[in-house]
Amino acid sequence: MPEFFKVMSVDEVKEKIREWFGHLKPEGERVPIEDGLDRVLFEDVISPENLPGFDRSAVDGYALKAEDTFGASEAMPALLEVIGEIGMGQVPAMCLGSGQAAGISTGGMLPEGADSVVMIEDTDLLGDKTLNIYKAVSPGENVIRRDEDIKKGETLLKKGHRLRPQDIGALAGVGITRVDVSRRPRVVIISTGDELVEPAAVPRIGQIRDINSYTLSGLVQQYGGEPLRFGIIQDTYNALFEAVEKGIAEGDMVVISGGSSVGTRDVTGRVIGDLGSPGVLVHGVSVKPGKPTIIASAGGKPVLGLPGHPVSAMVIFGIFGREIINLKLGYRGGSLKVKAVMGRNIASSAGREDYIRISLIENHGQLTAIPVLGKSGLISTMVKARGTVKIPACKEGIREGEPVDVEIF
Ligand SMILES: Nc1nc2c(c(=O)[nH]1)N[C@H]1C(S)=C(S)[C@@H](COP(=O)(O)OP(=O)(O)OC[C@H]3O[C@@H](n4cnc5c(N)ncnc54)[C@H](O)[C@@H]3O)O[C@H]1N2
Ligand code: MOO
Repeated sequence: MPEFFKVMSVDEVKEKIREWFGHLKPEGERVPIEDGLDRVLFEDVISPENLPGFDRSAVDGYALKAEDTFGASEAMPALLEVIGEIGMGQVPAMCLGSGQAAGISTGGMLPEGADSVVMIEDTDLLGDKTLNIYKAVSPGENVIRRDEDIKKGETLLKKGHRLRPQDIGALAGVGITRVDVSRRPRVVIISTGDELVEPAAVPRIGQIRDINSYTLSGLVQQYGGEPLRFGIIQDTYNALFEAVEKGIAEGDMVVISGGSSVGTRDVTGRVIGDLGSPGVLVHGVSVKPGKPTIIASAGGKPVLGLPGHPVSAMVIFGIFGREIINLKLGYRGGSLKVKAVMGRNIASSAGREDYIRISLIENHGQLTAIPVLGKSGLISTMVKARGTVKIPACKEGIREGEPVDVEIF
């Protein structure tokens, strides 16, 4: 007789995950900024400096006092005296008085007395000292103020933010070369199934190559964790128990693919149940694909039993595995979604959340979501898909033409 298990909704499980694993707090580690891409900040970053730190020209031209150009036009140019040229990376030697200008390049430091820059194309130099200006500038025009980019003391980046290339550039800009990020959660990945062989092997008839170790490993990296692939573990109680026990000791979380349903050979549930209290917390979620999902806690560490079908394993890890990784990272951001219009009617059963694989077609700026049909055992459907659309448990499908949010992968 299959054991009884209460099927929970996706939202219930997510809420429970935050309750059960709320003790998984981020741990900080300091890394050079060049290794910071996609890492999650452990602390707020306060800028120690102004950027650029001095008033700087945004154009090639002449630094001057704006008031000296008031009323200047093509017909009535203002006439100024050029008193010198400012070298790049140099503090200007001169101090501008009324009626004076100094040559400046884009990025050059404004001299004392100047408050604006006129562009070179709006001027004419007569001889080497007399400057005709054909266009008035206002105070501050074509100038990047000393703290216009970043202010000293401002919160440049917030704790829980995932670093992008521009963030790393900003850190470099204010002289921060090392940054405190959350340690990557170590996620142990175990594939079970006597039918599985390594990708390099030639499967005999009846065998298949291990796909899930690789898809899951990729997802762990994408979500900011560090995968520890334990490979294929024999489908026996003892082999699996030993592997999971080792995984719990070495990782922050253990993921087991396969053997989660209630078939007679499915030892995953038993092993997880025997690994320590509180044991199995969820066995069965009202979601498609992925109903036979197991979530357990062994000594406070999450153990996730994923359905063996490759699509189910990916979708479920994307929902619950990601949630747990985010907790350990302290990551506050969400996943990337785009708006599209459903290209076809698609049915689903009420009372169950459905994740529909979707390909996207763009036509005149409008995205249309086309369901990629196929069983959850077919990895090729994920290869063809650009994302998933969620059909909530309260709906019985989505009609052609309805707006949808596509979660991109
Ligand atoms: N009588 C019923 N049978 C099944 C039901 C059901 O409700 N009643 N549910 C089906 C659904 S839905 C799923 S999902 C699977 C879940 O099965 P398990 O989690 O126990 O996984 P396995 O039986 O081990 O594997 C399922 C399938 O996936 C293949 N697999 C497993 N691991 C890998 C891997 N690492 N790489 C590639 N493919 C893998 C495995 O060979 C099986 O074909 O149960 C259904 N059955
Ligand atoms: O639940 Mo299974 O994961 O639908 O394919």
